[in-house]
Amino acid sequence: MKIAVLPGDGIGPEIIAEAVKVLNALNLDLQMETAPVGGAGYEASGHPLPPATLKLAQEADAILFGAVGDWKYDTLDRPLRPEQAILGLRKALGLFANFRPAICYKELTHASSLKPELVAGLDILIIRELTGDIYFGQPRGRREAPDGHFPGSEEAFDTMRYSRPEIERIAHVAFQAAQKRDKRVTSVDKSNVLETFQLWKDVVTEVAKQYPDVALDHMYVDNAAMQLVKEPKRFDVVVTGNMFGDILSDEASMLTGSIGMLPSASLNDKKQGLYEPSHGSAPDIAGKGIANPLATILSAAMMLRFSLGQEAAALKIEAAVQQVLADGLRTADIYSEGTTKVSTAQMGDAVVKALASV
Ligand SMILES: NC(=O)C1=CN([C@@H]2O[C@H](COP(=O)(O)OP(=O)(O)OC[C@H]3O[C@@H](n4cnc5c(N)ncnc54)[C@H](O)[C@@H]3O)[C@@H](O)[C@H]2O)C=CC1
Ligand SMILES: CC(C)CC(=O)C(=O)O
Ligand SMILES: [Mg+2]
Repeated sequence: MKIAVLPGDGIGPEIIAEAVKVLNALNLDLQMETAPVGGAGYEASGHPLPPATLKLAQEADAILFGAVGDWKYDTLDRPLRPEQAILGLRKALGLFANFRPAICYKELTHASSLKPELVAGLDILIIRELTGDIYFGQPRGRREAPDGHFPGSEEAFDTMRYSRPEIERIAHVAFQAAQKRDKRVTSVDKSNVLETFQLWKDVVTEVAKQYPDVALDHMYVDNAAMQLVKEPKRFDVVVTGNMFGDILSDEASMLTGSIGMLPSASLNDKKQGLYEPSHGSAPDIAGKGIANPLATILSAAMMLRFSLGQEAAALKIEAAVQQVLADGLRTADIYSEGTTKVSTAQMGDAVVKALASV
């Protein structure tokens, strides 16, 4: 089993080191090879996604990814910015289905941004379409405005677009995931305003007919953002587009205690996957040894489950994470009075230790 390990920038190398530590402790036959990506790729070879890194990723069974980006690259032309590396990998590998489970561990109900009773037992699965929408739509650019409110002035534009097959395949992913859960899908759109999301709603409604055992409802994204903090347990599977899913999953992370708790899996139709925390490179805390590595460790568990056929090992990691939380260990982002504050590395060590007892 070959894993491409791409730590990236900011806290990326710190959290990946802990996930690798946990994977090594499982004594599986894992071949891990590390390569630079993002700002680190740019520094090493002048490009955020060096050809050798892309090749390694393409040839691997799975990719374990940290995070990319740093404010210092904001002045670079867009194709050279670190974030293009993760967008490029998603596109090149066809990783269209992004799973972001927002689970509130019972030990963290008091760390949540919401009242404990609103999040106790919370288990939402956000399924975000990952290779379409306004993040990838062409044309895009800057130009002298030909029309609009200020003709002749400089304007910038991006294109939101989805094709029927793109919506169909992510809808199937969502309905099939719901069949294994509470059999409810909420499709989040903005069909009252956007043509793109009118098509989205039409297609999801059509696909739903093939899944009569799953209940479908539709919700506008603005209402969904509100309902997530009002009554989050009303959701089971949420399926939505790339940009709405990006924003709603960051929001949902705070229901679980921290963005440092939200793992993700990005899959293509061959079950090859890229596994990364849902957060970014957190330059504000990089190098301080305080980042929460649990989202990355839980992403490694998802990798074992989805791409490497190692369900027992995945369950073991998840149980070990639960154990360290039950033992009261907390990184700064989830710390509360009466618990023990630990560093990034101490948290990784604790998960490794817990593996022996779960
Ligand atoms: N997949 C990726 O590689 C992503 C990259 N980015 C990039 O990351 C850089 C920073 O972006 P931000 O908007 O600040 O988002 P961010 O997710 O990196 O950080 C947002 C806030 O959450 C905190 N945070 C994030 N991860 C944490 C962890 N594991 N433990 C504790 N606290 C954590 C940060 O300290 C910060 O206060 C940018 O360059 C952005 O483009 C952003 C999102 C995803
Ligand atoms: C470069 C961004 C699109 C990454 C991001 O924010 C995400 O995938 O959550
Ligand atoms: Mg994001």
